[in-house]
Formats: sequence, C-alpha cells, structure tokens
Amino acid sequence: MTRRLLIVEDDPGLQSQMRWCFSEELDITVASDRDSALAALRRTEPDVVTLDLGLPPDPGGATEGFGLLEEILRLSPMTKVIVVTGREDKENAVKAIGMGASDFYQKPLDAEILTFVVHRAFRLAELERENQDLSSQRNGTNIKGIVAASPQMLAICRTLEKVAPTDVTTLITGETGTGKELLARAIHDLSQRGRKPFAAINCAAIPENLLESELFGFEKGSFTGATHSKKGKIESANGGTLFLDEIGDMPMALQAKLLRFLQERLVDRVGSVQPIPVDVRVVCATHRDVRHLIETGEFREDLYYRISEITLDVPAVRDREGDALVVAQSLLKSLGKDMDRPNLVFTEDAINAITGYAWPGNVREMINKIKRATIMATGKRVTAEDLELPSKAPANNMQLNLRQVRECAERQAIIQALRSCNNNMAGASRLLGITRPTLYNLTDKYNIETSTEAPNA
Ligand SMILES: Nc1ncnc2c1ncn2[C@@H]1O[C@H](COP(=O)(O)OP(=O)(O)OP(=O)(O)O)[C@@H](O)[C@H]1O
Repeated sequence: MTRRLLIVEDDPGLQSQMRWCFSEELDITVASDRDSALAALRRTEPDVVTLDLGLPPDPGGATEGFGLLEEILRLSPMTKVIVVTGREDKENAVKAIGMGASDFYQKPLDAEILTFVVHRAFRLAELERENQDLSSQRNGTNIKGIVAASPQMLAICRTLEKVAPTDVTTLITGETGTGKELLARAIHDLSQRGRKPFAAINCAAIPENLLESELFGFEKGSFTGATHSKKGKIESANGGTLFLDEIGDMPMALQAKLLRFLQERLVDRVGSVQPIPVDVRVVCATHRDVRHLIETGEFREDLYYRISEITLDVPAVRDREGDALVVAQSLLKSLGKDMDRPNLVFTEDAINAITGYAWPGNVREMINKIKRATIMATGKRVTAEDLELPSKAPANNMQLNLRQVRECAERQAIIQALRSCNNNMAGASRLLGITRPTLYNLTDKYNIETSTEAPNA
C-alpha cells in the first residue's frame, strides 16, 4: 500500500526541500494554508501529516497551526501529525503533543532526521491499523464468551457444538485457566437443558468431610448440626447440568458413591435410606492427568470410563496458533470498555511480548495482566511493561524518538567535557569543538550545573 504524506508548509523553499527528502518512496501532497490542507486531507486521507505551526495569516505565531491540528485530529483521529516548529519553540511543540500530535520536529531541516521521524509515524499508523483489524477480526467461533481463531480451539468448538445437544457425560481436560469451565457452561447453554439449572462444584476446594453432603445433600439429624434436611448440588441441578470441577481431586471413598449415582441416577442423601431419582447431565473437568492417577491408584478406572464418554482436551494458549494475540485483543477491548478506557491499543513491543510469552496461567493470567495494563497504560498505548511482560527491546532503547536520543547523547557529552576540564567553560568548549556562547546556550537548554562543583549527571 502506498504511504501517503501531507506536507503543510507555507514556505516554498521548505516545501521543495521536504518534497526532495521523500519524493522517491511516498505519495506526497503539499498544502500551504489551512483550507487547502483540509481539502487535501479529505481528498488523499494521508496516514501522516507534517504541520508547520506558523501558517498564514499568523506565520510568526502558532494560532493557525493549532487550529488546523485540532481540525485534522477531529476529522481523522488516526492520522499521525508531526508538528514542525521553530528552533527554540519547545513550548508550542509540547502543547501540540498535549493536543494529540504524535511527534514534533524542530527546524532547521535535517533530511535524515526528518525522514526518520516521518517513517516512524507511518510505522505507528500501520501498527495501529493492524491492531484495529485484528480486534475487529471475526471471532472464529459462535460460542458465547469463547474467543478463538486457532485451528486447535476451533476444532474443540466444533466438537462441543456436536456434543452439547446429546446427554453424553463429558470430561474436559487442560491446564489451569484454559477455559474448561467456560466450555462446560457452553455445553449446558447449547443443550436442551440450557434453561434449567447449571450447578458447579469444585471437588478440590471443599474439605473431604463436607464434600459428600455438599454433593449428595443430607437428612435432618444425620450428623451433629444437621438441624434440617438439605439438597445437595446433584439434586439442585435436576433437569439441568452438574459440573464437577477438579474431578481428579475427588477422594476415593466418594468416587465409589459418585459411580453408583452415574450408573443408577439415584441420589442417596447422607442419613437417608430413600434414594431420590435425579435427571442431570454430568460434565467433569480436571487439570490433572487422570490416566496417571489411575496408575498410581488415586482414581478409579471404572469411574474414568463413566465420566469420559467424550473427552475434550483443551490445549494451552501457547499451543494454539495465533490465539494469544486474538484473545488478548478481545480482552483489551472488553476490559478497556468496562474500565472506562476504550480505544486502547497494544504497542509493537507488547504484541511481540504477548506472542512470545508462554502463558503458564493461560487465559486467566492474560486477564490479570491486561486488567493491570488497562490501569497502568499512559495514553492510548499499552506497552509490554504495562503488561509486566519481558520486552524484547532493552529499557534504555525505549526513547521517544531520535530527537530524544540525540539530546540525551548531547547532554552526556557536555557533562563529560565539563568534568574533564573541571568545569572550565573555555576548555570544555574547545574539547567539544563549539564556541563558548554555544556551550552556554546548551548548558542552559539542558539545565546543566556549571559551578565549580561537579556537574549533575
Ligand atoms: N477462549 C476464551 N475466550 C475468552 N475468555 C476465556 C477463554 N478461555 C478462558 N476464558 C476466560 O478465562 C478465565 C478462566 O477460564 P475458566 O475458569 O473457564 O478456566 P479453567 O480451565 O476452568 O480454569 P481452572 O482449571 O483453573 O478452573 C475465565 O474468566 C474465562 O471466562
């Protein structure tokens, strides 16, 4: 795709110099005032605009430039505007950035630096567009709440859609946070039982001595404190679906009772001799390797066959091709909306970090990291640092642009020269190859201490 640049500059000499800087690779339009710039913006829809703030009728000031900046950003908020200011016009440059300009460039014109700044703005515009495209990409599945685009997850979703309308007992396996409970709910929602109860119980979270009465219920007086009869989870799911999470952690003694229920569909409340018929569909999940549990004698083989009429093995996020970014984009959108920070986008380093990270906690970990980043992000951009993910670029390379890199290097060189001359201005200016007045200007600009004490680093 051709990169389109709009140059807004009233000085014909600078117009042709700027044209000359880029003419080879860009599609360039030049405008010399506000009206022609807006007309060109509408006509060519440039991704990047360089905007001289000093435009007629106020070429010596910046009012016309600021007015135009505002209008450009209102008409086309995704356009990257680089304001061009006079040599010492830092104040207006900073103001323009505050208004939404993406960068600034101080005259005099330096072809190399200007090219760098403009290309950087194009790259940013392209990344933002890619980001938007990705987040608007159709989710590959129609199952509510599940975001997936990888062939691995789409295959799981297709199987789920076939399994849901049947009453088969389903075992969902997968690492923590991969979405097992979400899939169990989807099975329920897509079945004829969807309007009936969905009762979930986490077998690992309830102490062994309470799990039986939680699951099967109890009769009044069946144990100390049983002052009334109570239905268990199985009965409360009657007509609907019972979800047994972390089934791999179910104690052996209860496994036998559960097996009996699965075979006969009769519930024996604790303390009762009267079995109660219950109509439930059972879905189980575990992050543990049940076959290994069978080998070590921790899980009944006959129960395993009963609960795994169909098994769904949910892959870890790192094993789903392309899903990490698609899920992350979707989460950024929904969490951003919930937290009143819509329109957040990932920076390139965040995208690299998301795709390069192993996500041991899977989607749950992703939710936590994106929630944090939604709070921490400055402006619209979410970085790898906001996500607390390792960034590929070392931290000291994360400067805003070449101008900042240059200023930082300039400041360091001046400090070093002053140090080596014991803060003698004449000696330092000789070392730096500049005049004394220039050195004074620079020490003022960078706020460098020039007293006889050592300068601040
Ligand atoms: N594909 C997905 N798209 C969107 N959200 C997802 C997806 N998978 C999981 N989630 C979300 O991630 C979180 C964790 O999912 P869930 O509780 O279903 O995982 P789990 O495998 O049951 O975890 P655990 O084994 O720790 O119980 C939930 O908030 C869920 O909504």
